[in-house]
Amino acid sequence: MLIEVENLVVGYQKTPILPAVSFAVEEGEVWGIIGPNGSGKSTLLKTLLGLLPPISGKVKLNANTRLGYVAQRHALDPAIPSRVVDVVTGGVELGWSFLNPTHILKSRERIQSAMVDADVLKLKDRQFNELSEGQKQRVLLARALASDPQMIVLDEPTSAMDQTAERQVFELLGELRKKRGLAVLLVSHHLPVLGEFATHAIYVDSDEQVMIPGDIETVCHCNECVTRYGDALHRHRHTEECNH
Ligand SMILES: Nc1ncnc2c1ncn2[C@@H]1O[C@H](COP(=O)(O)OP(=O)(O)OP(=O)(O)O)[C@@H](O)[C@H]1O
Repeated sequence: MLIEVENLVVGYQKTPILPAVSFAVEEGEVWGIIGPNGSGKSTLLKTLLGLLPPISGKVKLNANTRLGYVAQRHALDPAIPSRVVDVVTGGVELGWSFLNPTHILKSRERIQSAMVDADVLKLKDRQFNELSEGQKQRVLLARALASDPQMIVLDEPTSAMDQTAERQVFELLGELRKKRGLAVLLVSHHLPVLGEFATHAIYVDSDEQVMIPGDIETVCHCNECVTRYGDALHRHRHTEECNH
């Protein structure tokens, strides 16, 4: 178990916005948080990451769990010109820790392997702000991978992307899951693609006051989700089958 959530209630200034939720994320699982705009997806994510205090309940992290976080892209100040390599390393000059050469070597190896795995090595000297949305997302993924996490948390990684770029991001996450045994937790608005790649989901809707966690089939077929999105998962799978 990487993260265990027990009767967690999220909200602001002591006021809950959603009912309590309990779930646990295991190694190699892909969890999608889905729901309408303003329903509480980012609030749940921030609470899981410890950026917001829970109103009540618990978020238990395994003591050895290393988390990587990819914030929404607009969280990066576009006015700051940065090379890709500086975004990945956080602009940290590795030379400062010259007293510990093993540490430098390991950091360099980790950064190199993160850039290879996220397929951004060839972009390393480009300006971050000049990249496409898909390329930017891969760079931010490399930055999160540089800390060698067991679980990666992404807030709307595919917003502002067309369907092809979105699919590529999900495929890359799928490869990382296989190669690194990485667990993934992400916010997404696109149920069909999520349904194809995720193993689990949490349906969040503050208007209806529901928070439904479970395996992807169960969540996508719950009444609340079908009422909101229709049977998008089933329709998508049917189309895929017809195309093959
Ligand atoms: N700092 C804050 N203080 C008080 N309320 C907030 C704060 N941030 C967000 N909210 C409110 O909490 C609710 C959930 O917002 P949240 O950003 O979690 O939704 P979301 O599902 O991530 O939305 P979107 O899909 O549009 O990104 C909204 O009603 C929002 O106005």
